[in-house]
Amino acid sequence: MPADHPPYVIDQMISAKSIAARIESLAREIGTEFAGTDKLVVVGLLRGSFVFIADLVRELDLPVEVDFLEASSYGDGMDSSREVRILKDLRGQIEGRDVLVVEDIVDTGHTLAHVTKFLVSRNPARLRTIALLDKPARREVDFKADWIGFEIPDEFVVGYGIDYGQRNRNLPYIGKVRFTQ
Ligand SMILES: O=P(O)(O)OC[C@H]1O[C@H](OP(=O)(O)OP(=O)(O)O)[C@H](O)[C@@H]1O
Ligand SMILES: Nc1nc2[nH]cnc2c(=O)[nH]1
Repeated sequence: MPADHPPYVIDQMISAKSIAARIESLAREIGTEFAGTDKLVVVGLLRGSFVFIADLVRELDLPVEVDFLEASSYGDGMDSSREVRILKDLRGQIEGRDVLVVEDIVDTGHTLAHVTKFLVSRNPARLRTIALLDKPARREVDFKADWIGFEIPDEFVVGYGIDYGQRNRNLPYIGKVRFTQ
């Protein structure tokens, strides 16, 4: 059941067209990094990355496997609990494999810092991270993704997989939440 929220509107921040263009360019860079590998596992962090990973893997001209991990720290609100929990583990093994972790947004950094540590302990051959959005002004732990789609200011954003109270994940663009009362 969605939580109760004060009334708000969503102002578009990044269009679907800009996202698609940026993903094309990121996919080229990732293709160069992983050229020649036949053991790449692309790991999407549920739930927020499900749209991004779907578009990204379709731009990758590489043999890839896709797996998912669910980590959660925000619940239905607007602030991180800072306590990252792994709610669903990978289906496959990553020892000795190349791994690309796909995230929707880096904010405090707790989620990706925790998840990369968790995955590195399984001894992948190489682990890289990509996030569509980065809010460096909000960082609380030292974490830098290998690729970032867009750096954004400290605004609460939704759309393209990202929710507010589990809604708005289906918007094709990134928008910022503006409360009207
Ligand atoms: O850098 P951080 O401050 O840790 O924040 C980033 C994380 O917060 C959101 O996840 P959320 O816990 O809301 O789960 P969801 O992906 O299922 O929406 C988002 O999808 C990132 O995973
Ligand atoms: N929905 C949403 N979740 C987040 N988690 C971390 N930052 C954000 C954000 O701006 N919007």
